[in-house]
Amino acid sequence: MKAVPRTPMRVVPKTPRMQQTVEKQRRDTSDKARDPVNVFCRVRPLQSDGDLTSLRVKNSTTIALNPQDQLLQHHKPHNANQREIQYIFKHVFQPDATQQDVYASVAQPLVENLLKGRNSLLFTYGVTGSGKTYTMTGNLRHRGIMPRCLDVLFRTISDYQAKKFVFKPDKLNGFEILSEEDALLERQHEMNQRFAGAGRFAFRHKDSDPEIASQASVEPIPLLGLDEDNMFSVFVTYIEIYNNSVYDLLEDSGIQKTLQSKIIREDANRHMFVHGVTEVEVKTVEEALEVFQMGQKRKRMGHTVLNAESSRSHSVFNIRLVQAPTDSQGENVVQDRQNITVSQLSLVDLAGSERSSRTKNTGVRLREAGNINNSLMTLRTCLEYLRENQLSASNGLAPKKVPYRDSKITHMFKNYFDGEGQVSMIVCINPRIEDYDENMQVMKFAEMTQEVQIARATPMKQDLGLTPGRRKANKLFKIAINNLNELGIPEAKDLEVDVGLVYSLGPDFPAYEMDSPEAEIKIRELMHYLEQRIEKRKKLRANLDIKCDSFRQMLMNLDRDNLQLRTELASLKAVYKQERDRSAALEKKVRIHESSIDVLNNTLSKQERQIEELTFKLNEKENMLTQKEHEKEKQKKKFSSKLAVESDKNKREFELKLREQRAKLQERMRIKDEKLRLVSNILQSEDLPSLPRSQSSENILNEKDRGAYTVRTEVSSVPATRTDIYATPRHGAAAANNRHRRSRSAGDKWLEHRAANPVPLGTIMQPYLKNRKSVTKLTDMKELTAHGTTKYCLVSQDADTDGDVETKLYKGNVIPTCGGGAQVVFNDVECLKQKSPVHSPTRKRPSNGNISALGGGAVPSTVTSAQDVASRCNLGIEGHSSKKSKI
Ligand SMILES: Nc1ncnc2c1ncn2[C@@H]1O[C@H](COP(=O)(O)OP(=O)(O)OP(=O)(O)O)[C@@H](O)[C@H]1O
Repeated sequence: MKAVPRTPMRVVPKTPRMQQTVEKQRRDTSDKARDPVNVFCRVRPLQSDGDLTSLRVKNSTTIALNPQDQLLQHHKPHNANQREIQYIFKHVFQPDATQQDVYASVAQPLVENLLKGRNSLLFTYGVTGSGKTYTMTGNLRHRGIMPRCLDVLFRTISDYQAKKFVFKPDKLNGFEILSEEDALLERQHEMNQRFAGAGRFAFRHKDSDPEIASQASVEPIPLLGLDEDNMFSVFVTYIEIYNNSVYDLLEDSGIQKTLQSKIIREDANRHMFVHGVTEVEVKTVEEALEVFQMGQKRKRMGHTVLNAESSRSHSVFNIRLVQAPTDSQGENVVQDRQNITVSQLSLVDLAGSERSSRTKNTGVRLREAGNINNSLMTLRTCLEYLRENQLSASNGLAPKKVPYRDSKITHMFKNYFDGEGQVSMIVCINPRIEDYDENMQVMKFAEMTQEVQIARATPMKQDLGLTPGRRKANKLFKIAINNLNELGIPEAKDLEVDVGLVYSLGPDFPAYEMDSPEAEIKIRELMHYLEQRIEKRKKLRANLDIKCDSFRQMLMNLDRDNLQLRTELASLKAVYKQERDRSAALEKKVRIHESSIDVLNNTLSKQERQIEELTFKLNEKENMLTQKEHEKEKQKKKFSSKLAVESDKNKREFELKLREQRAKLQERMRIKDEKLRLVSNILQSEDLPSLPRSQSSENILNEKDRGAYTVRTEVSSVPATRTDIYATPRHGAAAANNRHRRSRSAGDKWLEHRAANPVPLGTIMQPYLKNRKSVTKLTDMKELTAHGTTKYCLVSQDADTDGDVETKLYKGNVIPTCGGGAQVVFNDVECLKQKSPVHSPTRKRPSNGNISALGGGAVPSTVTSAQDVASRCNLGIEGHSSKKSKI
């Protein structure tokens, strides 16, 4: 056989996580118990009695292959064992073995696995015409493995099937559970489609197809070991692998069209599946076979389009059993997809393995043969590698990578070899001598396959803690209800399922079978209890009716009251509405007022803030003002003290200057007197004619010698009321100065207030007070106001130790007061000083006419004659216009 190059495979680098998963899976599977692939051999009968054979069945497990076997048997029996090759199988089916024999030995354990939730793979392998399809499918009279599996399966689960569409494929190789309502809707939809003729699988009655009817006619025995508390559904898929492409034979793509190839994917449980494959739920074996026949038709049509032969492809018919536990009443499936168990039985009819050289294939046929051989070679390689890996694992060697992906058929069943399940193979042998070489190859492959170990499937775990036998109890209960209904008790239909009542029937429940006499007895007991329950229910219902009547009456009363209350409520509602409107209006007003209050408050707060600011500023200003006042006071005090100091200073300076001036004047006067004395001496010595001037000088000297008084009068007065003072020598003529008139107002009446003993001055110069009255003592204030007195003059005299007398005249206006009294406002002071003639130094006036004024007052500036000088020497008048003091 010519080796066909393998299809190049894309190597995908494994991520660490993938590597870990693979490792874990390998560890998991390596830890599990393993079973070898069960390899059976079926030898088909020879087509004719004249055919030569190269094969001999030695016993139920061994066959011997020898190309000249028949010849040797006839001619050289003694050398028969020398060239004979023996092959041992799990079981060898003789040519006369029936289909039932094959099914019972090979397939029935796989169906049992299916019911227990385990996956199984069965494939037939052999050369073309060796009976693979006959074994797997069979014909009208001789049903093959597939219809028998379906038959047994449906017969076993017939009473435990879920309603259609309770389980629904999720398109990812899993299933979901629909609620009863959704499932009902789906059923109705399907029924509508069936009536409309649009349904893809509008199953007919089994009698309508004689072929199917004949296949389903035999009644097999149901299997045991089923979990009776589960609900079951069966789904089938039918796939063909042709030229290494996967086609869905149940796809609704129109049989005239070319079938679309599908891809193989891995689901969440690392099981391989054909993505988007059509899964058809079947409820009977007839439906399943009908689906199969439709797939077969599509296969034939497809092959016509493709110009292919049916035997040139691999056919895979999958039976998928979905089961899930029922609820506590055994009525419905528990709505949790986690509890779903899906098991699969894959029945694979491989294409015939043959050498192209022998069949003389060309063109399309050659390509077909190449692909077939390629896929079968890959299958062989995979199994070889698996065997080697399993052997090397025990020796601690690294495993080889198994090339599952090199072929669709190996890729599809990868999880069987890598994962867990049970794998069985039937090697079909055509014993004719022409097939010797191919049979040899098949035998070698079979021998090698037997050495491959497959991990045993783990038992199904679906223990939800619910009571076992609940579905049986449910069923018993329903039987009892049906019986009662048939006995003419229609109330039984209204009874709800109560499995607790069934459990209470006896401790041996649910050990007995449904059809057993014990079950019959229990059903009768159950009927009895249910009758009692119905009777009791009738009584209770009658009681309930009475109570209902009274309750109805009460309701009517309540309704009446209610009506009344409603009316009241309506009126109250109207009032309420009005009040609510009013309240809303008031609230609106309140809101408006509140907003205006807010505005006012804001304004007020602003104003207050302004007031505070202004108050603060005012305080600041006041503080500043106070400070300035203080400073001003301080300045004032400072200025006053400075002024006082300055005035004192000025006064002292003035007095100092005055004394200096006086000293200077006296010095001058002394010098002048000296000069005058010299002049006088000169005049006396030279006998000059008498000049009035000399007389005057003499008089002056005489006067001086006599020690006449020199009167110096200082006048301090207010300029407006200046009084003329006249000072004359005691023996000289009195001189009057009109400038010094005492009073300009001839109408004033003076009150002169003088001392009781005045110092006698001996001068004629007296104060001039016209119209005066003199008093020494002012006893009564009436004296001031009486006689129309308008002026007042207080005269005081002081004499110092040198004998100088100072006379002061204090003058003022008399002003009557409103209380009848009088007040004096002093406005003038005159001061008269008279030097003592004893102690006062003699004053001599200069004789020349350049006599300057003494003091700051206005004095005559020029003396033209000696007489004037002499006379003036005796009289000095000095006036001061500056104010000396004020009382
Ligand atoms: N055990 C058997 N008993 C009686 N008839 C058999 C048996 N095996 C095969 N045949 C008959 O042999 C013929 C060829 O068988 P079948 O089509 O099953 O071969 P095959 O291996 O499927 O061929 P291919 O590989 O071409 O599909 C059929 O007519 C079938 O009835």
